[in-house]
Amino acid sequence: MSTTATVRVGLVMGSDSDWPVMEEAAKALAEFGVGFEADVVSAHRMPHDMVAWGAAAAERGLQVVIAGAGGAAHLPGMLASVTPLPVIGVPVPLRYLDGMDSLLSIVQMPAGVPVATVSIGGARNAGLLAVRILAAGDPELREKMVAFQESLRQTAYDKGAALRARAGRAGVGFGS
Ligand SMILES: Nc1c(C(=O)O)ncn1[C@@H]1O[C@H](COP(=O)(O)O)[C@@H](O)[C@H]1O
Repeated sequence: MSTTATVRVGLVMGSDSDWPVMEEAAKALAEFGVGFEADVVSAHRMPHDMVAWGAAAAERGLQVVIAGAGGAAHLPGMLASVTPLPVIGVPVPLRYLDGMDSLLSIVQMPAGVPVATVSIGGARNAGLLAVRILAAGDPELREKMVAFQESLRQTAYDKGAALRARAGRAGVGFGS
């Protein structure tokens, strides 16, 4: 998965062990042709580099940050405190506590420092949310998002048709 588009999204995570989860955000961005960079940035293990990365992100041309981390996941909140960019936090589930630790570390931000937190392991939605944020000021990207939403609707129609057939009972039936 590579992209030659202008880099607009910074996709960072506390460790390379988060990549199997975070890759879904990368895939969603690539689907929409949104350029991104991916890297390991850790608030706990490289605090000064983390602050430097966050402080420079907007000036480097990034427009949205997606930050994923597991366990005591302070990365998204700390990045949000040093950048004016929108930050989307992804709670990464680890072996213990099922990601609840990460979710609660990310979601309960103090007033004034927002992080848009997606579900545990919800990296695909983080990618899609980043696309929506960018699409608000980008008509071409917005058209792609509308087409994507239309495909979701068609998928739901198809599921309904399959279910009605399996159940052997006609329902109301939506769509074509
Ligand atoms: N939560 C954080 C932060 C941070 O928030 O700064 N840095 C690393 N980590 C997390 O530690 C977990 C284990 O990392 P390792 O697999 O490298 O031991 C990862 O899920 C990472 O996101």
